Amino acid sequence: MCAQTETAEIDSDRDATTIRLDDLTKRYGNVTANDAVSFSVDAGEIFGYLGPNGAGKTTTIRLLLGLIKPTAGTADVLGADITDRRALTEVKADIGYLPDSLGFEERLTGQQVLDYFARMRGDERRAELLELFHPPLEKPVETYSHGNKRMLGIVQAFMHDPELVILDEPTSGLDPLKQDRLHAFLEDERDAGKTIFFSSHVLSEVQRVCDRVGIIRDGGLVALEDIDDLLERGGKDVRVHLAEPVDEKRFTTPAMIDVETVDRTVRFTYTGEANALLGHLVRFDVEDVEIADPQLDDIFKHYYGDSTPGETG
Ligand SMILES: Nc1ncnc2c1ncn2[C@@H]1O[C@H](COP(=O)(O)OP(=O)(O)OP(=O)(O)O)[C@@H](O)[C@H]1O
Repeated sequence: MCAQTETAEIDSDRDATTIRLDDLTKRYGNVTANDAVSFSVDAGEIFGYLGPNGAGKTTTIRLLLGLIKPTAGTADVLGADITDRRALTEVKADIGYLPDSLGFEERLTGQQVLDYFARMRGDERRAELLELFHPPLEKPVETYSHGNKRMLGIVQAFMHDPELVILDEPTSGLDPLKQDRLHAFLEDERDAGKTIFFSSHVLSEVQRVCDRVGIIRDGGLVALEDIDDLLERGGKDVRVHLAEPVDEKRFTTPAMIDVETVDRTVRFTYTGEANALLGHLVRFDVEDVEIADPQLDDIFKHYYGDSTPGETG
């Protein structure tokens, strides 16, 4: 390979990576909120950062924005080292941020809050965003519902048309219709080339909108995968309805996990070959079989054990 091609490849790799974390670590006393976390987020993807309460998601986000300092490790965002204040300030015009709690001066009206951010960074997309997410602009923010605060925050995060948007639990407090609207909007932004990093403890939304997912637990990254691979590796969700009750031990093979039997129905996650499953089932008096893609919730159980999201931490 000639030197020129090599340089071009390095440049395109740099362009393709919007966020890169390298052993990023943050300790608070004896709590390790982020423990040597490493991954990268590519330009033009929706990256889901998934984990239960207290897992360390907000800590990572605050580190990436330079709001807190790492104890060890490094990261860069849009090419700026997060510990280089000047470099980070330069790229901030290209970053939108929805914090977990908004920190707006609550006596100001929504309009005044947006005017404040507009003076700092611009607001060329304000009108378009207000058509989609309409917080009550004339009222003081202190009178807003949680959902309306979220809507105002979303308008604020996107209105200067940034290249990268970092959203901390953006759908918390939004009703299902508004969640759907946000998800559709995020997909449109991604299709227009924007990079979206969002944290969530809601598996179904990550499954629905993300291209890749990083799963964090107790400060450590436990999985980093394409959503499709994660679903594939999670096996198939199978329900077998039998003519007669069956001895679960006789029915179960090593490729079946999380087996549950209720009356004449056996439900399990199947991780083996389809032919082997069909060969096995013909030995039983089967009335019906349902085979579906697994829900991320089920896959999540494999990473988190028995605790469901929100119960750990
Ligand atoms: N300023 C702080 N001082 C001490 N401990 C902190 C501080 N901030 C976070 N922690 C601890 O670090 C760990 C990770 O917290 P973090 O807020 O990053 O988790 P999270 O995944 O964002 O949780 P949630 O979904 O509840 O917002 C928790 O144990 C938390 O108590």
